[in-house]
Amino acid sequence: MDMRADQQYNPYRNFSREQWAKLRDDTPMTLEAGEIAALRSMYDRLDLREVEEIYLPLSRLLSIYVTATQRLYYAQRKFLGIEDRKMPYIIGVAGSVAVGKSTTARVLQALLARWSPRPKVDLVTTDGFLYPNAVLERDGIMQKKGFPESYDLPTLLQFLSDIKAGRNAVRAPVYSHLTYDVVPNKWVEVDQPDILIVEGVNVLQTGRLPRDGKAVPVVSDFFDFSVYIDADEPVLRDWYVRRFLALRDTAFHDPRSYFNRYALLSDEEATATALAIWERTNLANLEDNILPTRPRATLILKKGADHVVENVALRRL
Ligand SMILES: Nc1ncnc2c1ncn2[C@@H]1O[C@H](COP(=O)(O)OP(=O)(O)O)[C@@H](O)[C@H]1O
Ligand SMILES: CC(C)(COP(=O)(O)O)[C@@H](O)C(=O)NCCC(=O)O
Repeated sequence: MDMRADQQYNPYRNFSREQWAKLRDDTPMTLEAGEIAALRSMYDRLDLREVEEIYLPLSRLLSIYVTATQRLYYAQRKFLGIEDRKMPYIIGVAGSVAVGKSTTARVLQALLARWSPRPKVDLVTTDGFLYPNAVLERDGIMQKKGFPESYDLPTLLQFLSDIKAGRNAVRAPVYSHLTYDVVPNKWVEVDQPDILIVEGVNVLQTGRLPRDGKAVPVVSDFFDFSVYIDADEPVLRDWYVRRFLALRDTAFHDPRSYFNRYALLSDEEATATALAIWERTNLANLEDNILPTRPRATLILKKGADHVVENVALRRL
């Protein structure tokens, strides 16, 4: 069949920032300027306007999706004639290192938690499921931190399965950016949330499919909705380097910082170090393992060089 390019099915509807902003409709603003500033990560841009024009329409969309999913869930229970507990709604937040995933995840958590009636909204980051540095060093993959092989995927899948099964007090390990390692004997407890946000570079990855036909779950099997935060590579590299320079002047001065040895580097030296880490680890990971997952997201938020979202793409149902 002759399929002309303009006839090809596009799984996404695309919106300019202005078109998307109108979809806020009458969703009320529930955050104050001070609260927004507290949600922002270093070198991210998040202000009242960004929340109003990008995140309130998304909050409205999510409230519609959550309600519809709950209805479907209850309908299935009715069909099966079973009594079951509530099913947590799980949202994945994916994208490159330094794109601002943590800020987006925190602002979503804050907005969704203020819906009425107030849902319990928890947030976990997948860095807690990285193997400890001792294991990465033993396996010679310390420079592949963030790559699929650096994560304890079975433990992450078990965690998500426990949450979906409605277990209480499910524990997730915790990562420290300061020590650059998983924190021994420390966990966050996730206790039957209505909504769970799972943020990390790897959340839309599928892994290799087995030939024996056995079902192998992937992280996104547990997601009801996913957001991919996107920006062009030169922009990401610039943000990564700027953040590295800012951390050099702040966090790296802490003697416990893994990067303490970089605290006294000149601007030129620090820039060269950041660029080397970017190229060797984060860019390679972006190209090989993160960008290929973008077409799986429910929603893509594309940021411009000034950190603000310029375009939005929503997957058709
Ligand atoms: N070496 C570091 N020391 C302290 N904080 C860091 C360091 N590297 C990253 N961070 C912080 O960790 C968080 C997660 O960063 P990252 O994984 O790059 O994701 P994103 O920028 O998409 O949120 C950010 O808030 C960032 O500012
Ligand atoms: C810890 C990370 C892999 C991010 O993990 P995530 O929370 O996305 O699972 C990343 O922040 C990181 O440290 N990358 C390694 C290279 C670097 O130091 O930038």
